[in-house]
Amino acid sequence: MGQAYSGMADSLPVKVPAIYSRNQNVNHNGQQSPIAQDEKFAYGTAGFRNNADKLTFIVFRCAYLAGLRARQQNQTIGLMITASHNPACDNGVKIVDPKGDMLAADWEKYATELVNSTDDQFPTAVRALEVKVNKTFAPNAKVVCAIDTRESGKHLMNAAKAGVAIFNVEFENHGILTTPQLHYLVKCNNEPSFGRPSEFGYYCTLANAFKKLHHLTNEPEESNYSNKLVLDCANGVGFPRFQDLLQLIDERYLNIEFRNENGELNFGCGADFVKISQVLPANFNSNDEKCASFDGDADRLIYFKPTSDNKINLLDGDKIAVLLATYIKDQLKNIETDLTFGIIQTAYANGSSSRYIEEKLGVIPEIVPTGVKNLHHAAIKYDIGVYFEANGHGTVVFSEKFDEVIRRNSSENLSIQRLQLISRVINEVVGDAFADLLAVEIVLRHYGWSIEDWNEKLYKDVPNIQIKVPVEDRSIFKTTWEETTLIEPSGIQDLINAEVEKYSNSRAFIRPSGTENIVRVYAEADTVEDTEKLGRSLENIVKSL
Ligand SMILES: CC(=O)N[C@H]1[C@@H](OP(=O)(O)O)O[C@H](CO)[C@@H](O)[C@@H]1O
Ligand SMILES: [Mg+2]
Repeated sequence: MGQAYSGMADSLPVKVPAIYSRNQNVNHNGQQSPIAQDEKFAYGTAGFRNNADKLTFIVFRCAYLAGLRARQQNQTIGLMITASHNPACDNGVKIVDPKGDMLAADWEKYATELVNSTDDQFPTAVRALEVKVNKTFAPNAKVVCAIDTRESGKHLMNAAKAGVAIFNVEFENHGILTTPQLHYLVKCNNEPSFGRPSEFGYYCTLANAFKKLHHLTNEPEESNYSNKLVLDCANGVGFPRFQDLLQLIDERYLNIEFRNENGELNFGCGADFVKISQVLPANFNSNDEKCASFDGDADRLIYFKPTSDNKINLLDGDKIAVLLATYIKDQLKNIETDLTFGIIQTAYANGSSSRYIEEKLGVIPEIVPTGVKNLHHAAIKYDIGVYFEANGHGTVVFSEKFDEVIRRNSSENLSIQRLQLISRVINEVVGDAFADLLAVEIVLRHYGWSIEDWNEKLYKDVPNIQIKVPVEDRSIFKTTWEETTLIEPSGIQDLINAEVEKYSNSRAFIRPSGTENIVRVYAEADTVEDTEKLGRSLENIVKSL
């Protein structure tokens, strides 16, 4: 039971320790890093992200809000301190809602308002929110918090603890975890039937389902599958925590060679680096066979096969989505059901993948705006909803009806049993690099595929490029809902269209990032040269502004 404060909220003064004020904002090195009272921050695609020096007061205020949310819901709320694939000097904070999903949109607004208030306004802003949403009796209110491996993490964990303490909501420090592990803990705390709410419970669920499904998988006689994998950990939390998981899955099942274990986080390595630069990460070479990368907080996974001269064949989130969807659809063929099946992508999905999904899998992919919450919300409309961002973040979600028809079915039918188990290997709460890796390995073994087979047998990516263009103010860029057309600054879209028309089978768009102070350029065309030219011409359009 939590010890949530249960009296009238406004009977307590809102006390902010000076080190957590904008005025002082003491950083992890014990130095003051004052924030101008009028400097603005926004709750972006994945919460607040910035240089770690700026985050102390933000985490404190966000943690207070997480406590309030916990009280309003009378449930456990999560607070994850990470800046994922961003540089080691950055950090970030996001709030996780009771089902383990992203914070509700109206609360994102509260978060932005609270963080943007001045030191003088903060106590009043807190009061106003309290009056609006506080529940006076919330015995189950709790905030669970975790950090990634960044140097600033421990200090920010202390700021979080202090923020949650404003109204004495119960606080649990879970130390260094991956982002998906924290999401999973939140869900299990609120729905104990879903799983044990502990780090060990998470490992057991994944490992047990993986091993059982391994036994129910018949590797074809002429198999090219190998259980050897070279794993780029981005020098992040993926290394220690995946090792913990592998304590329960021995080398007969998976033979992992770890690379990039303890160096500078995300520097020249990691899923984001490999996806965007499309070259080998640090410490890999062309003799390596099947390779994969996690990002800094291990919620993204991509695979790659070194070719020559530092280059790679990339198997990104789209390839993972199609692989998992193919497996699930093949199992469904052996069962009579009317379960609905959907695949969700964003504008960054490779055009070939969307065509393949439509033509070969017979599913029209749904395209939604960037950001996991958009994909997740679209996916839960289906009984089986596969969603992946091209960058390797994604999962599969399953409905109540799936529970009824598949999970609670005691049939001996092998396909039903496989679906039961794959749905447990996959972390349906949120995209999870560990769970996705286990699922991919099971499916590759099922089809007897090497990484080359996987790359060649489904579809071939059209050449594509992503360019990050630093800008002073990304808020001047406004797009349509599906993000492929620029509405502002006016006139720019016409310039983009004129460039796209110069190349055959091309597609390109410009969109402001929600996590970095950059504008992203994306381009596809028939050849690598044309793709590069098209991408650079859009980059120049942005630079000329
Ligand atoms: C093109 C791209 O990869 N964008 C990423 C990136 O968002 P941006 O808003 O594009 O910066 O970070 C998000 C959070 O990790 C992730 O959900 C998203 O897919
Ligand atoms: Mg991440």
